[in-house]
Amino acid sequence: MKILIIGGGNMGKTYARSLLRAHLVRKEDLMILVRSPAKADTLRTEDIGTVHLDAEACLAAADLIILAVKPQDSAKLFAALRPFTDPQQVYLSIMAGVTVATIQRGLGVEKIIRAMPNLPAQIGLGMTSFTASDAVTRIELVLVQNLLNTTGKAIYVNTEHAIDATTAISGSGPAYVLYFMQAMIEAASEMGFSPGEAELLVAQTFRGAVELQMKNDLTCAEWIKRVSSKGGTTEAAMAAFEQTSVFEDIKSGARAALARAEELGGRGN
Ligand SMILES: NC(=O)C1=CN([C@@H]2O[C@H](COP(=O)(O)OP(=O)(O)OC[C@H]3O[C@@H](n4cnc5c(N)ncnc54)[C@H](O)[C@@H]3O)[C@@H](O)[C@H]2O)C=CC1
Ligand SMILES: O=C(O)[C@@H]1CCC=N1
Repeated sequence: MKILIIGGGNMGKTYARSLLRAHLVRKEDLMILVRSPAKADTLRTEDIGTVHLDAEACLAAADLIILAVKPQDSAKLFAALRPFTDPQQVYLSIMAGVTVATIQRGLGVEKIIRAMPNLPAQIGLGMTSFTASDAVTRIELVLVQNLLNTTGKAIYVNTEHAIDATTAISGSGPAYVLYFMQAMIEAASEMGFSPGEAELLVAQTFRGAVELQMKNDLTCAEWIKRVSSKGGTTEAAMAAFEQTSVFEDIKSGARAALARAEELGGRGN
């Protein structure tokens, strides 16, 4: 099977590396289509497949095409690809917001899988949701699921709303977590730790809390109770959080991301 990745940015490169690492594709069967000659030169030095600058030279040879450009670049990309598409090809889009119907219309093909991964895919700890158009066969779906699994965990969802919601939770989510970490690192620095110490304290705390939560059945609220001694420091911190709207604010940030995903797909107000 020949795979073409379109877009050699963060996510395009992540997929190229993951697929090669997992031996799901041979280097000679992996192509990357990029826009700028400078990017093509850099990618060639990375040796992660054949690099192309022209759709005509590579699209027809591909069985599976991964669309990894920004949503804002999709319309132009569809127009450039459309003359060379083939209805037998499967297209896997990771573009935020852009719907299956829009991709079908833009490319004139029916077999579309829409997925929403996240950046930890780079280190095999990604979270992806995916859904597919009716034209995608079971075998094709399993094949793509295997491919997504090389980047972490993947779940099939039934609706495109779930893909947009995934974008708002796990797609953009790493940024929310890092924002929280940034605030704690700043607090640690203000309390006298060196930047390196502050980062270690905070990163190891996040890792420990996440591992605890994932390896046990307790809810977040139950774990918070276990950290909180009666009349102690955690209670003081939690009481201070409760005086603010930080909990609701995090939820409203996620809702803003969902609204933006819908807007990018042309469904916003
Ligand atoms: N960065 C993230 O954490 C995540 C991104 N995504 C989605 O993945 C997609 C790509 O995101 P990133 O890799 O972060 O963006 P990026 O900006 O790093 O990479 C996109 C690349 O596509 C190239 N490009 C644009 N038009 C092109 C064309 N016509 N032909 C070939 N190349 C073209 C750009 O030059 C750029 O190098 C976006 O649609 C985004 O919504 C999804 C989940 C997570
Ligand atoms: O910010 C974005 O639009 C993309 C989608 C999810 C993460 N990055």
